[in-house]
Amino acid sequence: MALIVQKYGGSSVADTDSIKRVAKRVVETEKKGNKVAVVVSAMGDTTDDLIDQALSIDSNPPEREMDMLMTAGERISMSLLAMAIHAEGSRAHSFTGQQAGFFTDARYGAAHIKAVKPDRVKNALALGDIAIVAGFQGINAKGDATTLGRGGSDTSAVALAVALGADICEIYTDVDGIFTADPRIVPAARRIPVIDYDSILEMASCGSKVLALRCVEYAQRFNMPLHVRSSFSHRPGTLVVPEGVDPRTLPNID
Ligand SMILES: Nc1ncnc2c1ncn2[C@@H]1O[C@H](COP(=O)(O)OP(=O)(O)O)[C@@H](O)[C@H]1O
Ligand SMILES: N[C@@H](CC(=O)OP(=O)(O)O)C(=O)O
Repeated sequence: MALIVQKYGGSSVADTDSIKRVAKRVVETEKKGNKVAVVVSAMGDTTDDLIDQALSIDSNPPEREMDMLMTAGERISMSLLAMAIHAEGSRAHSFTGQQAGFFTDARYGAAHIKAVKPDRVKNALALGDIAIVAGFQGINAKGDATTLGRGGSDTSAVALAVALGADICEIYTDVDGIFTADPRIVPAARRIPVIDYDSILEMASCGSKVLALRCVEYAQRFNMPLHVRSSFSHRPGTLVVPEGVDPRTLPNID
């Protein structure tokens, strides 16, 4: 039995039909005999919409209130996904960043993770539940909600995978993995089947926005393998593996 962390980005949970589709995929992974913890982003453009709403009210909103607002997006998707999994006949339990034990520094809007103590997530998994965690958020020493910076759910997923001792962190998106260039802009771009952390970091520093830079650095520091793949297909994606690891030994790659 493997312990798998799956992260679904906003493009994979854009509407309620997509959330139902993701729920099926999560349950499918569980039914194969794995323990599954899921990190979820806000639905579609929710985060941008929340920012626009805030700015239409106050052109210079307090940072604390902005973070309070932005964490709401992931809370909507985590609870809807838990319901969709329940409707599929499996048990799921959702957790905010705070409930999942994500402790950060005080930098609102760009907080850094200081520690992850996912006791409640571990308990849920031990009881046989699927754990759903709101990405992109944590709590500071004052007990206030913080956000990790745009695209921060990737980092949440890797940090959770490390804290749980997961076998792999799967990052689900709307393309079949990491390509030599953005496949939406460069149709001739080729999927990269296996890559190392340094090469991804190089791509990210050259402007490729496929994975958040901090997420890759975190994965490299803790040798956490990543599988970037599409939530819309079962085609193989891109495996990001530590040196010396045979990618064929990783779980759930078919
Ligand atoms: N080198 C690349 N390989 C794959 N996708 C890329 C690359 N560079 C940019 N992208 C873009 O990244 C998008 C996925 O990122 P994003 O929209 O943030 O997804 P999510 O909502 O899943 O977090 C893809 O639709 C693709 O257009
Ligand atoms: N919802 C946040 C966090 C995030 O990581 O989203 P996504 O996984 O959709 O890039 C954002 O839009 O920045």
